[in-house]
Amino acid sequence: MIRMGLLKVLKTQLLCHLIICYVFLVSGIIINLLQLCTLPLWPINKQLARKINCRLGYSIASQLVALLEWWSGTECTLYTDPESFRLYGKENAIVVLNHNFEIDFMTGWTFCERFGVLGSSKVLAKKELSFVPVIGWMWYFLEIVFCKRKWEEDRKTVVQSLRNLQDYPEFFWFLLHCEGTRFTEKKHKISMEVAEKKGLPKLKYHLLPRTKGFCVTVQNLRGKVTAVYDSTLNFRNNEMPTLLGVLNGKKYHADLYVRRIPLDSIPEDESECAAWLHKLYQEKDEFQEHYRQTGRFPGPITNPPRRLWALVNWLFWVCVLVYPICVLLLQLLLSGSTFTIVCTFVFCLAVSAGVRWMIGQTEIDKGSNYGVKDVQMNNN
Ligand SMILES: CCCCC/C=C\C/C=C\CCCCCCCC(=O)SCCNC(=O)CCNC(=O)[C@H](O)C(C)(C)COP(=O)(O)OP(=O)(O)OC[C@H]1O[C@@H](n2cnc3c(N)ncnc32)[C@H](O)[C@@H]1OP(=O)(O)O
Ligand SMILES: CCCCCCCCCCCCCCCCCC(=O)OC[C@@H](O)COP(=O)(O)O
Repeated sequence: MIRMGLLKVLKTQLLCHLIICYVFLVSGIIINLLQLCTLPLWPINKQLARKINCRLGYSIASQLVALLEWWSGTECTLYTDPESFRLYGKENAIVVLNHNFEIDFMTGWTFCERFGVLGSSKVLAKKELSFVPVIGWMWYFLEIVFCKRKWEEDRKTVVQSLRNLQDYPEFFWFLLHCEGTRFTEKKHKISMEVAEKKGLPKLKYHLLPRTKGFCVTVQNLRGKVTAVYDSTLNFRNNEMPTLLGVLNGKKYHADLYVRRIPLDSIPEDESECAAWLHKLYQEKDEFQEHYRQTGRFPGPITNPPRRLWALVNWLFWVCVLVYPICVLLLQLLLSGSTFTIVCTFVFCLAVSAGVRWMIGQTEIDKGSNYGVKDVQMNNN
C-alpha cells in the first residue's frame, strides 16, 4: 500500500518528468538522424528503406505508448466482434476515428502497438504537425500524408501521397479524423448550422464530417486496403485525459468500439461515398449515445493484452541516455565556472520550454480555428 502511494507521488515529480522528456527528445533526435541516414538507400532499395524506417518510427512512437500503458497504467478496452479481431494487424485498413480527446493519438497508437502495426501506422495529418520536432520529422520518413485543410491546395499532394502507398511493404492502418479538427462546443454549434443548411440530420457528439479526404482515400487505396475500421473512442466516467495527466501518472480508462466494414461495400461514386460517410457518422453518434446511457459500447469485449516491446524499447533508451547526462551535469557542477553553470541552466530552461510547446500541440484549448474561421469567411 505504502509502496503504491510512494510510486504515485514519484510519478508527479518534476525531476521524473524532466528525465522522461529528456530521454524522449534525445532518443528522438538520434532516431531522426538515423532516418536521415536512410535517404541514400531510397533510390537503391526503397522497400528496405521503408522497413528500416518503420522500425525506427516504432522506437519513437512506442515511448508514448509505454508512457500511457506502463507509466500511467491507462486501461485500453476494445469492443469488437471476434471474427474481425482475427484480421486486425493482418491487413491494410482505413481507420475512421472521432476526434474529441487530447490523447486520442496516443490511444490509437496503443492499439496499433498491440496489433503490430505501430511503426507503419499512417494518418492524414494537418501540415502544422510536420514541424513538430521528433514526431513531425519522423513522419516525413514514414510517408505520412499532410494536408493544409484547403482542398484546392491539398487535392494534388494528397492524391499523390496516397498513390505512393500502393506498394507499401508492411501492413498499415491509415487514420482519418474526418471531422478535421477536435470537438469543441463552439465548433459543434457552427458545424450543426452547416448540417442544417445541407439538410443533414444533426449530430450530438460529432462535428459534421468532411467527406473529400475520406472519398479520395478510399478511391486511391482501393486494391491495397481491404477494410474500413469504423472506430469510436470514449473514456469512462467522463474522463477528459491530457498528456500532462498521463505524464503525472494519472490512470485513465479508454473504451474503443471497432466495426470492420469491407472496403468493397463502400460506393465508388463520390457523392454516394460522401452520403455513406454522413450515414456512418449518424451511426457513430448513436454508439456514443448508447455509451452515455449504459457506460459501454455494444458488442463483446475482445481485449488484446499490452506487450512488453514498448517497455523494453523505453528502458533501453533510459539506460543508454540517463548515465551520460548525470556524468555531464556532475562535471559541469564540479567545473566551478558560474558562466558554464548559468549557460547550462538557461539551455535546460529553453529545452523545457520547447517540450512544453510540443505538449501544447496536443491541447484542445490551444487548437486551431479550423471549422470556425472558414464558415465565418463563407458567410462574409
Ligand atoms: C483503431 C485505433 C486507431 C488506429 C490509429 C491508426 C493510426 C495512428 C496514426 C497516427 C496517430 C497520430 C495521430 C495524429 C493525428 C493528427 C490528425 C490531424 O491532424 S486531423 C486534421 C487533419 N486531417 C483532416 O482534416 C482529415 C479530414 N479532413 C478531410 O478529409 C478534408 O476533406 C480535407 C482533405 C482536409 C479538405 O478539407 P477542406 O476543409 O478544405 O475541404 P472539404 O471539402 O472537405 O470541406 C468543406 C466541406 O465541409 C463542409 N463543412 C462541414 N463543416 C464545416 C464547417 N464547420 N465549416 C465549413 N465547412 C464545413 C462544407 O460545407 C463543405 O461541404 P461540401 O463538400 O459539400 O462543399
Ligand atoms: C515518453 C514520452 C515523453 C513525452 C514528452 C513530451 C512529448 C511531446 C509529444 C508531442 C507530440 C506531438 C504530436 C502531436 C499529435 C497531436 C495530434 C492532434 O491531436 O492534432 C490535432 C489535430 O488533429 C487537429 O488540430 P486542431 O484543428 O484541433 O487544432
